[in-house]
Amino acid sequence: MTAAERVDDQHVDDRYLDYAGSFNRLEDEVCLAAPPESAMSELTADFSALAARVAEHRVDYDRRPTRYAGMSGLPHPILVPYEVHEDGPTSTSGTVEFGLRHMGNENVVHGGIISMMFDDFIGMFVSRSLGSGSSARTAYLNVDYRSMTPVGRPLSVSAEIASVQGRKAFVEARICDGETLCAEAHALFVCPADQMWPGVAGLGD
Ligand SMILES: CCCCCCCC(=O)SCCNC(=O)CCNC(=O)[C@H](O)C(C)(C)COP(=O)(O)OP(=O)(O)OC[C@H]1O[C@@H](n2cnc3c(N)ncnc32)[C@H](O)[C@@H]1OP(=O)(O)O
Repeated sequence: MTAAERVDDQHVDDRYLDYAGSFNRLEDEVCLAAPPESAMSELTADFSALAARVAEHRVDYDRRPTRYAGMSGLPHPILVPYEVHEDGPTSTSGTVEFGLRHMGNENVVHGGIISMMFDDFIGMFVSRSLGSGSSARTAYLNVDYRSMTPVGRPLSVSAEIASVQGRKAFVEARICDGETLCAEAHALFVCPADQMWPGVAGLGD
């Protein structure tokens, strides 16, 4: 399923995806460039002017496309885009491609970005699976970095709910480059007390 096919609300359309994607390209280039002093002054002025132009279009929380893009794994100024290929009540899998803006060391992904990707990917999966809307909250997220995670090529990402105990969902997830395990996560997501989730048959208590 392409990114455009995943767009199912009025806030995010193909033009928005082009807009966010072109901003991602700018972020990539800023991370790679070392402009000389003269160009830097000019670019700083251009960036300031651009920020002011975008600021003219500020809207309330519920009308911000970033909110809906972030909840769908679509291009977003900060979050890492991903695609879900298989999605069930207890497990999910898909692909993720980290960009140049996500680099820590040369050509490998910054560890904090990997944690952020897991948090977003698992959080949205738990919310879909357990029916708590977008209210599942990360209580803890433990990440083990097993091998360097490359930027610029599709990697597989998957997660499964290991168990559900009342408001608590224990989840395991991993990112792999082919057969190589790059990172794995063990997480606890908690549903707020006033929003009990229905639970998943066979996993809940
Ligand atoms: C745009 C896409 C978004 C995608 C979603 C991404 C998800 C996120 O990033 S959410 C933001 C990051 N997380 C947060 O800000 C959460 C902040 N913390 C909180 O809100 C609360 O501490 C919260 C909700 C986790 C738990 O609070 P509360 O509802 O009062 O529950 P509380 O009674 O303390 O604990 C409930 C159970 O969880 C357990 N628990 C809570 N926190 C932890 C923890 N860190 N470690 C282990 N167990 C824990 C408790 O021991 C308790 O267990 P039991 O029921 O067996 O006694």
